[in-house]
Amino acid sequence: SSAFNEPRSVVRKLLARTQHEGVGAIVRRSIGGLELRHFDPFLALDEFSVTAPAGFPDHPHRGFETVTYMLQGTVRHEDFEGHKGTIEAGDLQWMTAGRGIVHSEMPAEEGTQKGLQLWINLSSKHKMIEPRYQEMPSNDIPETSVDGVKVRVIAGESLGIKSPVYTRTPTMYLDFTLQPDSHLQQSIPNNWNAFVYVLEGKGVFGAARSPPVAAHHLLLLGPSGDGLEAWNRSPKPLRFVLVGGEPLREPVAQLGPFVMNTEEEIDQTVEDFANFRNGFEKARHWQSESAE
Ligand SMILES: Nc1ccc(F)c(C(=O)c2c[nH]c3ncc(Cl)cc23)c1F
Ligand SMILES: [Fe+3]
Repeated sequence: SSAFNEPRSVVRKLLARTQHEGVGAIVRRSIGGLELRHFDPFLALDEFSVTAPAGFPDHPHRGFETVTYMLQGTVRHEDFEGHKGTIEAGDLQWMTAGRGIVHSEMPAEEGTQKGLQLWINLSSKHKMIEPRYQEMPSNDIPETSVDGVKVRVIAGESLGIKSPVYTRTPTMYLDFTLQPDSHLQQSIPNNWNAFVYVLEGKGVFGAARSPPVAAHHLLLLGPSGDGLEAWNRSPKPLRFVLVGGEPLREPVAQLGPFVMNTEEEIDQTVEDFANFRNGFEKARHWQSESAE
């Protein structure tokens, strides 16, 4: 592993505020909201909370990937190809929408389902690839603990373990839990954009004397330095995700769940979806069971 001399600094802190999404669902949208439209290659980070009968009924995606990581409860997903299943607490669904997916994502049990959904942009050369899924049950997600620091490696590598997830847009996605009085140094590839999103507890990030940061806050890390340095100086566990990705440096043209490079490609996408073409063929006669 590379030497860790200088931590990246925290250049911006955002509180993710709640907003409505889907039908009756609540999301705390940090990236993708009005304050931070994009953070290349990331298009959105939603901390979602949904209780039946609310949910995310039939909707399309084109041109990017959705990474759903369940924190509590279960979401049932099904798509227009007949691919269906459940994502339980701790499970991961890495969906490469590519040229087109139409699916629904609905609560699968009583109570409140919570999780994170990260949207990762695809490069222009990959926007129209065949859709594909990489799905991992919680037990298959590599996990290890060292000196009070536990990591679950969703993508990339940390503390000597690696995830098998293939990241078409090079990405790291690490779920850390720091016990009180523990300390972390995690390297981040040079020139990758990286952020922290705090889930539970309070943590100190970047400089040792920084004020603690609480849950639902997004911290953008600066470009220079070797990686993230974090401390838990509180009496309770600190849980956060560290996400990093190689910037695509391409123009972004977005209309909700359609993300291309030009307005013309967005117009074409709207046409394709309306006329069931170029990857949306199966949407013509499909409705999810939840819609019936
Ligand atoms: N209408 C509309 C339009 C576009 C969408 F992407 C969605 C949507 O599905 C979600 C947006 N955030 C999310 N977080 C978690 C989950 Cl499981 C789903 C979503 C949606 F519902
Ligand atoms: Fe979706």
